[in-house]
Amino acid sequence: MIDWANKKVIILDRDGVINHDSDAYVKSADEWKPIAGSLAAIAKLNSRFKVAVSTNQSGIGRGFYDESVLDDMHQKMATLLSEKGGHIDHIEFCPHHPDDGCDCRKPKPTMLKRIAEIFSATPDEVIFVGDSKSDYECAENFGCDFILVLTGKGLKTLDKLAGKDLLVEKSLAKIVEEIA
Ligand SMILES: O=P(O)(O)OC[C@@H](O)[C@H]1O[C@@H](OP(=O)(O)O)[C@@H](O)[C@@H](O)[C@@H]1O
Ligand SMILES: [Mg+2]
Ligand SMILES: [Zn+2]
Repeated sequence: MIDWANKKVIILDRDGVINHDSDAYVKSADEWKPIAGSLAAIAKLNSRFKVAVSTNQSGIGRGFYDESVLDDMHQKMATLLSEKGGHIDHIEFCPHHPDDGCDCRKPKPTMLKRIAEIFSATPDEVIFVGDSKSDYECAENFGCDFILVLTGKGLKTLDKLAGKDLLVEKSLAKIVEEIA
């Protein structure tokens, strides 16, 4: 069970949690499309938590798009969110190719650590919401609670994590409904 009263920061994976993911990568602002209910859910979370994003963006390292295009995606996310009365307090992203051996790519906990430091939160005051196995492993490596959502790659991840003691919810919107 999650002790929501003790949580200061909710960190969201991006692709497959906030917006629809694609096996061909989300390569432009045009391709960035919010999952139904996710933006309104973030607006509700804003009243109780700092809301941050931790996202692997290896599409940059793979040369599919660059950081200015990523900024365009995040500007679109901010604009659509503000129309719902919501905002993201901080975004951490890893632009590297998996072969770069960087220190920030999930499942390494570096991005979660940075976010927790920014908001002076200990790992037990943080919850991470993701759709992939590397998100689960990242939360394990950081030592915070994790919720797997079944949007994006979540259903496939559920199979990969069979047998693990796991909190699972249909979507980010469902999580927010449950804690209202
Ligand atoms: O879910 P987050 O972390 O927000 O972003 C995931 C994306 O960066 C991409 O990550 C890739 O994994 P590789 O980075 O190629 O292993 C693939 O899974 C893509 O389908 C996906 O769009
Ligand atoms: Mg994801
Ligand atoms: Zn990195």
